[in-house]
Amino acid sequence: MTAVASPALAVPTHDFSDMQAQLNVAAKAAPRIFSRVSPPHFSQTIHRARTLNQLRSKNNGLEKYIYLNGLKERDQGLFYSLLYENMPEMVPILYTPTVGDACQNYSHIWRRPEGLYVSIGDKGRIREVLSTWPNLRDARIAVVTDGSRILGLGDLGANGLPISIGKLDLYIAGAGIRPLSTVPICLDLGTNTQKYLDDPLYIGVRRPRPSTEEMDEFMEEFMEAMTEVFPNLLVQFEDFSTDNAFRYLAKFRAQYKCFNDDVQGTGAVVLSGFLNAARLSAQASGRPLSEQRILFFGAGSAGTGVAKQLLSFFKFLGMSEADATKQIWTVDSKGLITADRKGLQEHKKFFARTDYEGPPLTNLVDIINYVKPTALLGLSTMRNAFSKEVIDAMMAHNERPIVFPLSNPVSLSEIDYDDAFEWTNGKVIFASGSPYRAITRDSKTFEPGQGNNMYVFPGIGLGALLSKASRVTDTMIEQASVALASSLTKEETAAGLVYPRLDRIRDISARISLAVIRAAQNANVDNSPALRHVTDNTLLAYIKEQMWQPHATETSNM
Ligand SMILES: NC(=O)C1=CN([C@@H]2O[C@H](COP(=O)(O)OP(=O)(O)OC[C@H]3O[C@@H](n4cnc5c(N)ncnc54)[C@H](O)[C@@H]3O)[C@@H](O)[C@H]2O)C=CC1
Ligand SMILES: CC(=O)C(=O)O
Ligand SMILES: [Mg+2]
Repeated sequence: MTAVASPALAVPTHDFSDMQAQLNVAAKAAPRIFSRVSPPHFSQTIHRARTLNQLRSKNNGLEKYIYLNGLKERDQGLFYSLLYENMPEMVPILYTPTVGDACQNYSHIWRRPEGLYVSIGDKGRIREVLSTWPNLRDARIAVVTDGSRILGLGDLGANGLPISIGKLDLYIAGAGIRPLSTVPICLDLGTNTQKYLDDPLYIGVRRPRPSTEEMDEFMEEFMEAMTEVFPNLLVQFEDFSTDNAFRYLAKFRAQYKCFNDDVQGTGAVVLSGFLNAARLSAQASGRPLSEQRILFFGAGSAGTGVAKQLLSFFKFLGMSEADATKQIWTVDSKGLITADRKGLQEHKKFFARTDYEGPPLTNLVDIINYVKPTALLGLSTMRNAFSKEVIDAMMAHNERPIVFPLSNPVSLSEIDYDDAFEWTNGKVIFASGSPYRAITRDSKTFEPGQGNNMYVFPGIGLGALLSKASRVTDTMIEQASVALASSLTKEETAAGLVYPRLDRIRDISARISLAVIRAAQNANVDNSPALRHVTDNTLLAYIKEQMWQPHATETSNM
């Protein structure tokens, strides 16, 4: 392929277990053929161990990513069953942080078509291009990126496809969506990153990004064509640059079944972790939720999405909008955002402070000393921005500060868990966008949380699909968040976790999905009337039954 010239392509259709079955039939008829192609004492159990062994023998994350990618092509059933059973080990390879390396190097490690590229040159015939997708009738969920802001790594152009693939792997493993139902899409619209334009191996179209007007025309045609070609599809927008993330969400959400993961998914997941963190901090301080003071370091699509989600929840608790807004401060690259700042971008205006009158506050320690936040949330892409001085300032005002460095991948995290732990003597209530290892002190284990939208989007998607929702409403997102917050087991609560453990993801996705279905029903956007008349327990069991099992016979309707 060139991904560009041949726009659409192709999910792996080879399933080694099917091949094995065929070979077994062949072996009965002609044993000598079988003995040549497969070891006579082949054992699936030993092969699983062998595969994990091969994976673990690779020296670095990117090698592991390439290995797993090859495994998915060779034996999809084995790939997903290993992923499902080894989430804490494999998710950091297929998703953040290693998927960031895979994206940055994608043109160099590319081996085969594995998603759908729609190019700017396809404008005027996007419907035709989408129709080349091999599994049209099965398609249920698409993750669509334009590669313009992949994690915190910037404009990676057509190299962004692995982020769509990684998110969909989480849908499959985490919510039991069938692989055939997923459509990873990268819109190949050019890139403004010169390094890629100069790279002879670059996989995308070699041109700068289009003007806003041209991009808007493209997106309108794209969304219309998507609905015609894939009538049952839910679209998850992923990693669009800030302005476009907000603009296309606002433009399309009332018309199409879609949501923006970075704005809404992140809002939901961080609200959930924050609620559990606020409960833990209240045990030390007695401070009620309504007195939390939240400082956002980074006010882009994710920071603003989270701030709006918190605001909406405070209002749900009965606070007035004015009172709730007063609990939130935002900071961008120019410092504390105040309403008197000239040329403030539209999305920053809502939380701009009107109650600060001094000279611009640009230093984070000064800002903390002024705001006295109980929670510091990083969505800035600024590696190590939460220095020892910053953490000392947080400790000066809090017995147990909430510190969430949420930027991805790890190389852009505002603070590492080790540092946060040491500098607070283990008092920090911590969650990060990318995973960190637990710390053991005096035989006690301290587990960092992972505040990543991966906890919610699989359940949001599953709930939207099962309820046949025509739209994704704010209440569906909010209820997903509340369901996640209340999904901690007694043991997880006792261990001081703010998010559940990842190996329970299917149970969590089922609970989130239940909450999303009920919210869709309450908003009258559902089209699955039978689900309205069953109890929550029955519905939960039904949701779990619908989940695709790796290696299982394909009976799911997803
Ligand atoms: N944990 C999670 O689930 C998610 C994490 N993210 C991460 O959040 C980060 C930001 O993503 P977006 O909001 O979409 O990006 P963005 O580009 O829209 O926003 C970045 C923000 O950081 C601010 N910033 C940049 N340099 C700064 C500095 N020196 N001091 C203070 N603020 C500074 C910018 O002014 C801007 O407001 C990325 O690393 C992304 O991977 C995004 C979505 C989900
Ligand atoms: C997690 C995610 O969606 C991001 O970092 O963009
Ligand atoms: Mg994202």
